[in-house]
Amino acid sequence: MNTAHDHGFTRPTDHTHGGPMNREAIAVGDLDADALLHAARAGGEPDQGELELADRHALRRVAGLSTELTDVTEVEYRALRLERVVLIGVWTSGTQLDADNSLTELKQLAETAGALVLEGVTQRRGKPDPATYVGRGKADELREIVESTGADTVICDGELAPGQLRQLEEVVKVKVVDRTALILDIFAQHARSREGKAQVELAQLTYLLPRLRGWGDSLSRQGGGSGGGGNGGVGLRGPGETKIETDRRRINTKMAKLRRQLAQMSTARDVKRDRRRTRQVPAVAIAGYTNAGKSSLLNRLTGAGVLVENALFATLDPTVRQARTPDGRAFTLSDTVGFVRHLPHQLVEAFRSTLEEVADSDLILHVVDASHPDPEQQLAAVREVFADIGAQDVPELIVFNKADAADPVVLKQLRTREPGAVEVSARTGAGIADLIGAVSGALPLLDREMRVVVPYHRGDLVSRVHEEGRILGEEHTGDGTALHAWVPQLLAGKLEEFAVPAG
Ligand SMILES: Nc1nc2c(ncn2[C@@H]2O[C@H](COP(=O)(O)OP(=O)(O)OP(=O)(O)O)[C@@H](O)[C@H]2O)c(=O)[nH]1
Ligand SMILES: [Mg+2]
Repeated sequence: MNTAHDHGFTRPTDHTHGGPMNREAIAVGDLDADALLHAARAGGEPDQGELELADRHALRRVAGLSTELTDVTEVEYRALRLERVVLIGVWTSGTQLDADNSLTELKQLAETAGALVLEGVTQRRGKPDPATYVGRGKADELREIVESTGADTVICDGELAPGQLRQLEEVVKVKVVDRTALILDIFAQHARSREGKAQVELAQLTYLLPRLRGWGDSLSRQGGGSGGGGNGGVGLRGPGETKIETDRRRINTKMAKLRRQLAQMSTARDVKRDRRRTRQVPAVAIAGYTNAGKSSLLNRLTGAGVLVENALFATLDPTVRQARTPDGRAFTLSDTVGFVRHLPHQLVEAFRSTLEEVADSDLILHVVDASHPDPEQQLAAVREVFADIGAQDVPELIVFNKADAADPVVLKQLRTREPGAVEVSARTGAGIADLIGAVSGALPLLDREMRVVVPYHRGDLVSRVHEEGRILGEEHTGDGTALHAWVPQLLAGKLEEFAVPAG
């Protein structure tokens, strides 16, 4: 059944230490109440979430469904925190190093979800086994590893068919989850805003729907993970089909409701975005692979106290900050959810409206972690998502971050490959001045220099000049407020009638 391609397990080094304890957590900036409120307001959503790190780790996902159904989702999506896991990857193409990198990323994902990684193994095969993902013989070996390490969960590095999950569970006798479920779990733990939570829940239900099974024929159904046996039988089969049908109907109803809610929320956001549009303040989106340093960069550029964490998907809710070029032109800078290789399509769908903000921006700062073992693969994975969300035509400025930690040889290769890129370190501040220069150069020149005398009864216009423009001179005269300023085009139109000649 599994002969030619089974070359045995390899055990990459560096998958066994670490765990929930060693994650680095720093919230940059002032953490006083004012700052929190400010952050919440400027972010546009009533979420103070980005800064509430301790709170986040204490959170437990609430499925928010009816009592009966809560059971189903709770079992399927029980938070992986504090679970003891063994990782398994099937390596079908590429080099051993690629396979190891992939498993290292799976380890980071597992740790971000709160699991303790006990062991990581890969198997080389032409393709995953249709029944048990790894070959049957290897599945038996995997059970031995599970037993000897005392693991209660196996995480597979891919998206498995519902049947594969079940059959592998039957062999290894503990709960088996795949990479997609793991990523969904992290998103569920990290989502804070109402919209973020609804998006994640929709993605989870989409994932869950084809995986509903009757009670009793699988270990994961029994809420255990450590239990044995589980081969069904009359007394153990539980409510069976009827229950599944009811669950399925409820899930569909719940999904329809979530879609309606999300549609309403995205309309509200479009309105906000339109307002920004009509003000003609260019929008710059910071995007890139998860953990590349996007939030660090936003903090470095604007002093925003956004949560920075050495964990994957620290940021889920977009944060928008006002910023100015050195010559005073206003623009918005937004931080958003990070991408990952094979981002589950359920998530891309659910987060589409959030991701479309990236597609809708005037400039993308594509942040790449230059100290990562394989920055080029990250770059390619992110561009794939750009194409998926219709952002491929937005001007892109590549930012190689973590230059302080990167290998100079790798940096040199990257420089050759992406000649227009800027190298920075959000940590040390190196290269930030160059980056600011590059951003100003790439931003559309929308502002106009104006001299006006605004009558005193049009204080509203004066405030707008203060808010949206850059004042070069201001004086109170007999006829009104004399202003010399750079202002966005739209406001310039409104000021036209009060224009006065220079001098
Ligand atoms: N050495 C070094 N580390 C950095 C630099 N910038 C960020 N980091 C670290 O990289 C980790 C991730 O930083 P974040 O800013 O949270 O990354 P992110 O891209 O916002 O990540 P997500 O929101 O999780 O997608 C943190 O541990 C940072 O301290 C840098 O220039 N040099
Ligand atoms: Mg972030």
